[in-house]
Amino acid sequence: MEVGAPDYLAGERQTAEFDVESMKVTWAGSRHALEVSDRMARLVASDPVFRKDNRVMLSRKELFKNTLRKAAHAWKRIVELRLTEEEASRVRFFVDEPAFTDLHWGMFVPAIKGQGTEEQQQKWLPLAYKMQIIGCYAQTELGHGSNVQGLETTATFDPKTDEFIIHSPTLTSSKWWPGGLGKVSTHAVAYARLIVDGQEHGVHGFIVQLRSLDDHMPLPGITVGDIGMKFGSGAYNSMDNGVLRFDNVRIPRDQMLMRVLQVTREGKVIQSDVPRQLIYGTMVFVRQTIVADASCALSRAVCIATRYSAVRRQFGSQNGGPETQVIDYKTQQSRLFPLLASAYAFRFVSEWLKSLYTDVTEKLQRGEFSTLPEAHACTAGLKSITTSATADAIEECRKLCGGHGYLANSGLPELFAVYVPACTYEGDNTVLLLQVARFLVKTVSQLGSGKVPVGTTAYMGRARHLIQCKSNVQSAEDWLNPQVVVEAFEARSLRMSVACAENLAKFPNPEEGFAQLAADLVEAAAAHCQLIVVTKFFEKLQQDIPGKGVKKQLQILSSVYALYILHKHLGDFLSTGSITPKQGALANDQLRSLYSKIRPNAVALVDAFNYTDHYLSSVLGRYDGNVYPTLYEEAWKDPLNDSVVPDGYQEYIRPLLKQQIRNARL
Ligand SMILES: CCCCCCCCCC/C=C\CCC/C=C/C(=O)SCCNC(=O)CCNC(=O)[C@H](O)C(C)(C)COP(=O)(O)OP(=O)(O)OC[C@H]1O[C@@H](n2cnc3c(N)ncnc32)[C@H](O)[C@@H]1OP(=O)(O)O
Ligand SMILES: Cc1cc2nc3c(=O)[nH]c(=O)nc-3n(C[C@H](O)[C@H](O)[C@H](O)COP(=O)(O)OP(=O)(O)OC[C@H]3O[C@@H](n4cnc5c(N)ncnc54)[C@H](O)[C@@H]3O)c2cc1C
Repeated sequence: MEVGAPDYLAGERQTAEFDVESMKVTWAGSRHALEVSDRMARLVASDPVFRKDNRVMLSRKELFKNTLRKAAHAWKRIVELRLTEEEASRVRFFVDEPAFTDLHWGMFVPAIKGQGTEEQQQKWLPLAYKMQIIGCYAQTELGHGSNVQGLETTATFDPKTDEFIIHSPTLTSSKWWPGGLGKVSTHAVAYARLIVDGQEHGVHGFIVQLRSLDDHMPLPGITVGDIGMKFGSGAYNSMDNGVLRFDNVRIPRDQMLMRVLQVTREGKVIQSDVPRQLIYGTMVFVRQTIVADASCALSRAVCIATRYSAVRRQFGSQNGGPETQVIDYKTQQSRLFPLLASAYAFRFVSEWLKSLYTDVTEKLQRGEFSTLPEAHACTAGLKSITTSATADAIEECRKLCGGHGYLANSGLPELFAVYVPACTYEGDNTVLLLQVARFLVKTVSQLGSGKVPVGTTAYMGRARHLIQCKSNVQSAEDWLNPQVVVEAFEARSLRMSVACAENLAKFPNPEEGFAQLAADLVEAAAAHCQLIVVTKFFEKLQQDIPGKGVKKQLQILSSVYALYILHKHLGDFLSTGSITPKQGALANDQLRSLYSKIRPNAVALVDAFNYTDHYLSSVLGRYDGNVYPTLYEEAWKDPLNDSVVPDGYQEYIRPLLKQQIRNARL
């Protein structure tokens, strides 16, 4: 905020019962992370090249060129200022524009790191790190995305020349969707069916050069372009999602990523001791980062809706006094505060997921693979439930802002358009929950075998208790006890998984049973993932959390998150007998009283996200709350207002009006 500028939300900030600066540290993860983030946010906000308030007005070509300009400028600043990897990634975050660089750093580099041999990493990574080559992740095809085993692109080994021939045999085998592919990438990690000596060996990744490093023209045998405009204006259209066809393109044998499976000069296929599923490892990595992205997108929408709800007044004036702030309506609170609590919940579960991922990666380096299935289930499941909830929440925040939420300059329409594909990319959310369900059913089926479930399924080891326990909640206060809440969530989740397993057992063919029961399985998987989020929030509170009143606020938010989920899925809790209707009603009573506790802290709780006005890019979410004059000024900047009488008046409006006058005279 400018020095000396009026703060229309100052009164809201004064009622906060906790130290906002300390909460900023907790949200950022550490004082160091906050400092870096704050510095990079200001660096980006103060640089005119990174202006983004005009994005939705630009044509696709202008938008794309501007994105290239921003990406090049960001890279120049990163090099000039010798920014660390952490600082550079914060710069990209605050530039806040989907670009080919997301896929280069987020998928191409991790694919080589995760699936390449040491030698391959040494050859390719230095080039990628210096951006002397730019890469994308080309897996999905026109005909297949979810079903990776169904991909049709082939990579046939030619022992005569020691090369692979990469080929697109059908229209549906055209690569379709990869970000950065359409217009920018010089290279791709392309996924194709490996064929050696007429035998198929599954889908593997191959580094393929697509464009000349001299003039950017496609290499012989490569057909490549952009797939066209996507949902919304601005939004994801800054990304060149692409189409790619290979016509018998030859690449050297050593460009197959060979950590999982090697093809020798003689055409011998050697499976290493690394599990085949590591070929999917890049997706596991990105799914984990997408959970953190969910907390960012959600907190951004909630920040806008909360500040605006405190500024906006409707009805309720008494004796000529001010009208009621809409944030004081209980309905507004019951729609908004659970989303605020969800933003914090997703933040902490993403912190935990990152540590799980790091731990599993270290184990994989040591040749320990036992935790891989759990890492896959957690990343897939949490990616699914957090992105679905966030997409819904952004739209809810738009509605919470009434009519003004529908204006582009509220920031919410573009945020929704840019965010909503997260429910599809990196795995369709339903398909991913089915993966979690497989994992849960397998865990349940092994319960009798003496195999003790560990990690996030450890609670299933107490199946005997959880299958018949009764919640002893007797008052609304009892719902503030994390143990009580967790037990209700565990009972619900276990009972749903067990019911699925029992129903599955009735089918002679398990795959047929799985297909028939898919809708129930998805619900059981979501229940398990919600339990993880609730548990990790409570576990966060076991840590030392410094700062006056910070822990207290987080306790309130954790209860709000848990009881909101319970209220929303009350049917599950009741039908599984995990709680009684009376206990469900008490949970709702508690929720109401928690909303009242959040109310005086709401604006401070969103200030703790530490977002600059540049990052938020929302008139409604301005830090100073100076909404109306800004809305008014912004309206006049619209190109339609460049002239008082619009283009087209002479051709289309005037003849109409004249026509009416003639008719009236007749
Ligand atoms: C430093 C700067 C950083 C900047 C950071 C910026 C980051 C920004 C990132 C960018 C963000 C957004 C951009 C979006 C880009 C989007 C990219 C994409 O969308 S890429 C394409 C993604 N595609 C998918 O996700 C496809 C989904 N489908 C699948 O994952 C699979 O096909 C699947 C799992 C659905 C089925 O596979 P398959 O049929 O082969 O397997 P089975 O079902 O038979 O299972 C076999 C067995 O394997 C287990 N399994 C499956 N997947 C995995 C895995 N990933 N890991 C481990 N194990 C796995 C499965 O559970 C089975 O186990 P079993 O014990 O046999 O039951
Ligand atoms: C913005 C964006 C960026 C992308 N970037 C990339 C990229 O960089 N690289 C890349 O390789 N790909 C990329 N993709 C592709 C993306 O990964 C796929 O679109 C995604 O994995 C979903 O696959 P699909 O399109 O085949 O959906 P489908 O599988 O065809 O899904 C269609 C419907 O069928 C349902 N369905 C499918 N299978 C099942 C099942 N077994 N059981 C029940 N229901 C099922 C789904 O739930 C969905 O409702 C991107 C996609 C988008 C939208």
